[in-house]
Amino acid sequence: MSESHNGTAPKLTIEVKDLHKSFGGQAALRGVDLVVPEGTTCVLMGVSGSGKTVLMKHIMGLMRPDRGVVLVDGEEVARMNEPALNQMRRKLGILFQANALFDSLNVFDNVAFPLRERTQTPEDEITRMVKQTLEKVGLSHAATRFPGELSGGMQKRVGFARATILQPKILLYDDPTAGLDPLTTAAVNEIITKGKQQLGATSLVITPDVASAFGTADNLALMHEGQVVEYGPPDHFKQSQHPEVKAFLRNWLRRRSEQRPPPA
Ligand SMILES: Nc1ncnc2c1ncn2[C@@H]1O[C@H](COP(=O)(O)OP(=O)(O)OP(=O)(O)O)[C@@H](O)[C@H]1O
Repeated sequence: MSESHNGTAPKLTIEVKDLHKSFGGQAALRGVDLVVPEGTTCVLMGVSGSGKTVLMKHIMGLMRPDRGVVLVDGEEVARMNEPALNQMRRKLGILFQANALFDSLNVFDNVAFPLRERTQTPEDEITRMVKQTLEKVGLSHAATRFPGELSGGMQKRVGFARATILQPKILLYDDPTAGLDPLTTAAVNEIITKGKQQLGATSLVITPDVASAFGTADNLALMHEGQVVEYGPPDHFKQSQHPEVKAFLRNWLRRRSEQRPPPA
């Protein structure tokens, strides 16, 4: 493990302190505070437009804050130059809504891509690593298939294999279960939990799927109008008296009962 700039042991945490960001005078983040401790999974929830993706983009170094700091692994993201940013991003496994698999590459080559692109790993070692990773996600049999020939859930698993082949210590997921059926959603949630167990990764997950959130999170954070208004483990959250949490959960329960088919 390397040492961070201040000489202390690196902390594989994500820390966000008083983060502000506006676009054309419109505040998107209004003083976000959030800590995702090492090896834990935090699920970020909140209605559309509450600032979840903007926060995630600051963590990835894709946006610069107007005020406040984001520390990844103890280092301030906004102070990193391009090489440092690239190095920081190697610690991140990023799994977004669209899997962004390469349609023209088979499963094996998709998963091998980060190793070939970012490392000098010899081909025989790449073969060993990809085979091992595909085995972990239950896709050994699909190595020669192309993304177009896979189900949505299998594509997600390939995306996960590719995002984790460099053994990232921090995993970022943006809406990983979007558009998936309940069975595949359960498989993706298992993948998220596995990411924590197999890699010991620190994970931040954005999802509108509250049931998944309660199943996978060590801590939940609710964003409302550019701030984290509640944070804590699922039990704390369920019992929260915060008006925004109560409204959010009430809404979710209402939508869920509307979506259920009427009894026969
Ligand atoms: N690049 C940008 N330029 C201008 N405004 C932006 C930009 N990115 C985000 N915003 C605004 O910032 C606010 C927060 O957006 P953000 O995408 O973080 O919401 P969100 O909580 O992720 O929503 P959703 O759940 O719909 O993805 C919104 O009002 C959005 O219009």
